[in-house]
Amino acid sequence: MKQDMIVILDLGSEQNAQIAREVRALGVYSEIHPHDITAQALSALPNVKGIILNGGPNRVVDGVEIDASRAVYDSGLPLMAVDHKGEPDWPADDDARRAMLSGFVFDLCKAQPNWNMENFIADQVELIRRQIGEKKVLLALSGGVDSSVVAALLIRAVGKQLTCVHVNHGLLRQGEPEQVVQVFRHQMDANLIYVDAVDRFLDKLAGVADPERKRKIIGAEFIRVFEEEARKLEGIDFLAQGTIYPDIIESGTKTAKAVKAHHNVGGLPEDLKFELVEPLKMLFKDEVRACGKALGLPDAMVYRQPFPGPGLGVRCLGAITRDRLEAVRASDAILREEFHNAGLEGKVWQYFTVVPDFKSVGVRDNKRTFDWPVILRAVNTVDAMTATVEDVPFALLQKITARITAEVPGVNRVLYDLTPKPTGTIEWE
Ligand SMILES: Nc1ncnc2c1ncn2[C@@H]1O[C@H](COP(=O)(O)OP(=O)(O)OP(=O)(O)O)[C@@H](O)[C@H]1O
Repeated sequence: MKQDMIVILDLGSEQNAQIAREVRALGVYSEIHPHDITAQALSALPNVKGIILNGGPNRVVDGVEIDASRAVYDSGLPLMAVDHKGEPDWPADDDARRAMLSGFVFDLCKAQPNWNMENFIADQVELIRRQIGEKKVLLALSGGVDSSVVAALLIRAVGKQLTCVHVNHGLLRQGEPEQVVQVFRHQMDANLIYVDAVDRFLDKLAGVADPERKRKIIGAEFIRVFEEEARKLEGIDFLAQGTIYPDIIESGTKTAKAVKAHHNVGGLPEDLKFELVEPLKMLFKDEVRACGKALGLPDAMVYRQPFPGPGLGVRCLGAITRDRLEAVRASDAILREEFHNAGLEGKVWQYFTVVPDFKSVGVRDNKRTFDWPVILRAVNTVDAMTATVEDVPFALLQKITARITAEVPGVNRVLYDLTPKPTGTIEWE
């Protein structure tokens, strides 16, 4: 790593990630480390130019106020401490914060603003080549942002030493499996194994109505399919994963409250343990997207809206049937197309359709129908903890309704979910 770095020490603040992002926004790389970092760990970090002691409400642990280790004060590096009696001492105003950070980072620490995607990619390519050498690496490629960007980075670094496995479990959105094949096999010339596991997943899920059981079955079956593919391959030493910085921050530093185990391909059996390659583990989501764009991935992949791990399976409510699953997929495609045409893509955080497992009476061509409703959902959120409902123009809702009832077989009604979170969650299952 050639870039200068500012270290943020977590002294119980809830704003570590935000400060790290704000420093990076100034063009200077930053990392968050625990408050009791050792002299050895600190000196192992490359090009550290200064340290921010970021205190906050969690600074008192078991009745004792925590402090940075001696090593930090002895390091001789410029320090900035930002809390006062356990209260964070940051200016609330964005410009004032930026001015304060910029004064510290540039005037005091003399850091160079050389954090950018070109340098990041060049560094990672070098590190990946050093780690992998002539050996082989495997990646489960969902087509989602994180694993796609990892794939693109590894293709740049080690080309055909990478094998990607894409599992089509039948729960992906319209066009997604095709896009994975098109982009990675045809455009990027990658080794891609495409596994058609649609029947396998849907057979396993038949008759299962409980959402938790559905999720478990999908997760377990995914591990099984991936494991089978991995066993067919010879001489693989490494497994690449799309771990990103929030996964690591959320799994907890010493004072962080929230602990969320990230759920990448961790469930593989003991004899299939690989050494991990995680080139994005220091990037925030927007940086992952910028990296993907710089590596030439299409916008549709890089700016894709969040999608649940179990895919459309949790939007086909209750026990999944193939025809109702197709109704979810087709209506979702129409909703996305109409939001795109209306310029709402990228403006609304997440939008999708849900098909419940009940029917209602309707009428079509003077005949009685008994068909499913489609529920539309469009929400905005900053942190996914709370969400508000998008104020979609009524004319657009009418247009989407007309298209779905005309084009999607088995559907005779369209509803718009007006519920914010709380009380509704973003997804229905
Ligand atoms: N259908 C699939 N085919 C291959 N790999 C998959 C598939 N679904 C999930 N994975 C693997 O499991 C990881 C975690 O999946 P999850 O659905 O939780 O997405 P994520 O953490 O948002 O990552 P991504 O953005 O890559 O989808 C993915 O990064 C990918 O490596």
